[in-house]
Amino acid sequence: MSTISFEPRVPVVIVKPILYGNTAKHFGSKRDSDGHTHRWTIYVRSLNNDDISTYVSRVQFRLHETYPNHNRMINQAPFEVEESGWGEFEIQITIFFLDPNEKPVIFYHHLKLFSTDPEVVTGKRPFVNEYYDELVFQEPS
Ligand SMILES: O=C(Nc1ccc(C(=O)N2CC(c3nccs3)C2)s1)[C@@H]1CCCN1
Repeated sequence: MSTISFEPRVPVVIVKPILYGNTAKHFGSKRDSDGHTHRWTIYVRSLNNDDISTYVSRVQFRLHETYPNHNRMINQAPFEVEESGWGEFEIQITIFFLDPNEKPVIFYHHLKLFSTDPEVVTGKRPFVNEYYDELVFQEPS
């Protein structure tokens, strides 16, 4: 008589390294029209430039409420927002996943525009302010 044995499903952990943060570039002078001084980009991307759209459905960037449409939802890669301004403030980043069983993940990033690095000040080097983190998934979810 044949017996059926059910192997226990050993959970598999999948780790996806990501970077989130901002770049910034000074206009060179204060813009007369609105007083803005910097162009900046806030972003979420994979550490190794692979396509995070294979598991990320959309990313929300909540800017300061003085920005029009300050809750920016980005529904496709690249998951980033480019804006301009004059100051630094906290941006809430929410990452939503394709897997409906995976809860969204929230990061907080303090937008940084100013640097004392002479090479950044002179524009010889771009200003990058980014952080490493990991999205961890358990299969089956
Ligand atoms: O700077 C700071 N908060 C800021 C909030 C918004 C900023 C900005 O740059 N904005 C461009 C402008 C726009 N209005 C309409 C369309 S865009 C809004 S700056 C704080 C204050 C002390 C230290 N940091």
